[in-house]
Amino acid sequence: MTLLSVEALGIDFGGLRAVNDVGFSVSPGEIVSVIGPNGAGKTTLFNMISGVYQPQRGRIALDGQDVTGLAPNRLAERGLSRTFQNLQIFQRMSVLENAMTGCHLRERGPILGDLLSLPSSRRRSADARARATELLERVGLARGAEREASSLSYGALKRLEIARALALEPRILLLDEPAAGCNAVETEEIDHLIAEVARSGVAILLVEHDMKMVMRISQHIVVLDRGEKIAEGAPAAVSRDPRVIEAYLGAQATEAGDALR
Ligand SMILES: Nc1ncnc2c1ncn2[C@@H]1O[C@H](COP(=O)(O)OP(=O)(O)OP(=O)(O)O)[C@@H](O)[C@H]1O
Repeated sequence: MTLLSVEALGIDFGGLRAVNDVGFSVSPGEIVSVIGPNGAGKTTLFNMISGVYQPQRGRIALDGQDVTGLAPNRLAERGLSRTFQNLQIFQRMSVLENAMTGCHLRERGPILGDLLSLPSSRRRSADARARATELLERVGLARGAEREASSLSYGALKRLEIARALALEPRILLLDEPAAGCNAVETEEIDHLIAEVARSGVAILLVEHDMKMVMRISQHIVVLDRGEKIAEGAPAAVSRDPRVIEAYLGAQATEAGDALR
């Protein structure tokens, strides 16, 4: 069963074919990673799928329904949410409040009701707090939820960002470099979290430079080079694929050595 289907997607920036004719699919509960050397088009592909960029070519479908070019909030309503490479956390707010912002996005009510503090909006707020607490438990941040977010370690902030994306109750979660800047322990915690989310039935689409992590947790890998898909398949097959090795060797010999060993 396919949840997300990407067909012949493409976009140019001036004369540059940043992404061209890229297609793949993701099933519920599956972890699919997009890899490729720097400038391969991974982030651009993500931005098209999550509605940040309008594709110039191709089609994106969620559950068989065409969602090409829909704005991020419309996609979120249909069950697609994402995190960003650069943290989008409100550092001066508490951990709990950060998680609650995700819940409020989902449970939008009339602003007037909130301003007048009507019983319905107070109830919504209590629901959001309970839901946010559950999410923090899930990502291992329930203890000290009243702390200011700025006091968290980098890895914990990354998990908080995932909690906030989960508040939208997505069916597919796009993670843009969730382990970037994390140490080995933090990366492993994020690893486990992603695997747990996938086990709950949420599809995961991942862009990540940490190849060890990608090889460990992905069921399927899509490889881009210079905007084109050059390979896809199971981790073991992809890491042996001569085109993939060459793409990495052409880009960065050391990265290739690390990545594909
Ligand atoms: N907004 C933009 N305007 C013009 N060119 C862009 C824009 N965004 C990306 N590009 C170009 O498109 C190509 C693909 O970039 P993209 O950031 O998608 O690659 P990437 O695989 O995510 O790279 P990295 O691993 O370094 O993050 C690059 O040549 C980049 O310079």
